Amino acid sequence: MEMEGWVSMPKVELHAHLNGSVRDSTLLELARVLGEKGVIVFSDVEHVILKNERSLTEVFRLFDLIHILTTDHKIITRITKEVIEDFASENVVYLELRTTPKKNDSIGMSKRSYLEAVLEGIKAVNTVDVAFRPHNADVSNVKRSSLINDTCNGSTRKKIYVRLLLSIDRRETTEAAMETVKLALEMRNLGVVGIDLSGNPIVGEWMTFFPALKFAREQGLYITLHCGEVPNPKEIRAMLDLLPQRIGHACCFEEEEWKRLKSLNIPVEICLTSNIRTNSVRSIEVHHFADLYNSKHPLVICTDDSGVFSTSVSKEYNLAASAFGLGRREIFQLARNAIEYIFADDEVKRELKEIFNSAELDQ
Ligand SMILES: CNc1ncnc2c1ncn2[C@@H]1O[C@H](COP(=O)(O)O)[C@@H](O)[C@H]1O
Ligand SMILES: [Zn+2]
Repeated sequence: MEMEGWVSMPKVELHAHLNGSVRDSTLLELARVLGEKGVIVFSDVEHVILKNERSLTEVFRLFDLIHILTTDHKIITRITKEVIEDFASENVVYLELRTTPKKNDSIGMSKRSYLEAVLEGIKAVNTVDVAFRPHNADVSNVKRSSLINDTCNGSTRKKIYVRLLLSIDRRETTEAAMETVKLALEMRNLGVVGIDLSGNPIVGEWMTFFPALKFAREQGLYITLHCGEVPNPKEIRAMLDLLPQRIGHACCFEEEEWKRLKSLNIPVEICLTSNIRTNSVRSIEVHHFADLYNSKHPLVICTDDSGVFSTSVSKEYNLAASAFGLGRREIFQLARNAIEYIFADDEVKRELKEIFNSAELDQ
């Protein structure tokens, strides 16, 4: 099937890191500005941004660079808005965006102010929209919920639900992780629904993050964990014991962990391109998607870092279809199944099902 077919299909995106999803053109623009200010050497940075093949270590070096480029409240607001618009433009109807709240004393940024800048970006999608909307009469409807964004893309109006997950970086201390969880609890009514654990998988110890994750779980926040991106059977077992509502990756699982994952029926966020690029999986032919799919294990196709890995949700669906021989009907079913694994209430799930049902009639 042509790429356009995957673009027009409604989709649910549950694993997307904000700073990993920034457009190359925006990164280059930001790098140019910092280059002119003498903060960085543009040509060095340009080369790093445009490079395509990256090891896991290089990916995390790139994130450090991206974070230098995006360290500013206004820029955080801008990239949030752009990332949501990009997902909406390819018919993502429900997006769980995740980001690591950051503190930077030198520019007066706290984890809270960072998050406020992100929330500003989510709201900005609405504002642009209202200005472009052909029928202003509908505005009150749009404003009904600040968590539903309509974006205008040419003549078509696209609705996208946006929810936020706060990431704990594996470089953080127990206290820093706890601060993030407390912020998530305070910002619950603003669209923050859960906690993610991410960052370089070879850095940090499970016991450092465990107290904060356990607290989050007890407080009723949803939990998703980057799990088994590198081999670490002990950590994988401890993670599964926490009973997270979802996990990401699940690449380096051995027999025993597989059995446990399957018996617990924990949905897996699958990021094909990311796994291949970082070498967490040797090649697409041996990717565990096939095993999970064939055993009807709950899974959802996601991008991880559409900017860093030059991918998109539609490209990931296309890749799954071609690599595993799935047709449009099977992929549509897969996309619709993901509704069950979102971190939202039954009302949202019902509305999403309606969107998928009417899209199915259009096929
Ligand atoms: C490739 N696989 C991955 N494995 C683990 N963590 C990853 C990741 N990709 C991204 N991140 C996490 O997301 C951050 C960037 O977005 P935010 O600054 O939070 O918006 C990275 O610094 C890393 O902590
Ligand atoms: Zn990830």
